Amino acid sequence: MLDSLKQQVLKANLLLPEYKMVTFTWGNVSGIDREEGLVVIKPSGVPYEELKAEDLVVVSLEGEVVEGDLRPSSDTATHLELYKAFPDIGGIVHTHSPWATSWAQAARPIPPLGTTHADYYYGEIPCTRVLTEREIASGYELETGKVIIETFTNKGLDPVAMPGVLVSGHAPFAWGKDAMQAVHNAVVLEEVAKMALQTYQLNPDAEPIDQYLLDKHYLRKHGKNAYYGQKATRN
Ligand SMILES: O=C(CO)[C@@H](O)[C@H](O)COP(=O)(O)O
Repeated sequence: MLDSLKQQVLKANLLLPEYKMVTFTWGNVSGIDREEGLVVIKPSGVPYEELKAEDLVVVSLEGEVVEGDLRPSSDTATHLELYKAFPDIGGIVHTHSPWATSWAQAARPIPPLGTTHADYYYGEIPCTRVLTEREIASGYELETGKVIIETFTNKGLDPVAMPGVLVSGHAPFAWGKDAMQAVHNAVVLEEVAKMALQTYQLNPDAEPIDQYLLDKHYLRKHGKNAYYGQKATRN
């Protein structure tokens, strides 16, 4: 079942240790087949070096395990909430990449301080509010998905133009049109988190780039007039 999606999700999961986005079994990647309404996700607690396509778990959007002998990622409920709320995304990644996780633990959004950021994230990368004790008790992973959606709704953010978020006190989630683009966006999130922190070390008064430069860089890679590279593609 969903063999091609499983191969893509496996490949995307294996990129996390390759790009040093996770340690041990931290993090997870999933992909969705929108026609089938089924999600393929990493199994919980399986070391990446042992991970095989047949270990991946297929779940419905209601969280039912449709195929797989192993338990799905402990973050599955978060992934499913985001797939239900953000219809244009096809892959989601969660990491504990150290620089982005530091911003999440500090409960600070990442301002667009440079063009590297602007190439992928159209504005400040948001950080959610802290979950309440009651929310944590009622279902941490489900409520994590809900607080991400609440953040995007309150800020009027488009998840296609803003393919990532910092979960306060926890770590980042990123997404894209598929699992591979989700990992690409997660790697960029980690890079811009590192650059932003180092920028502030060099100049505590550093300011976000101007809107016209943000537009220039974001729109050169995204949207109908994108022109970057050999084949301009939509986000
Ligand atoms: O955020 C967390 C734990 O806080 C996750 O990243 C886990 O570290 C990975 O969980 P599994 O996907 O292996 O269940």
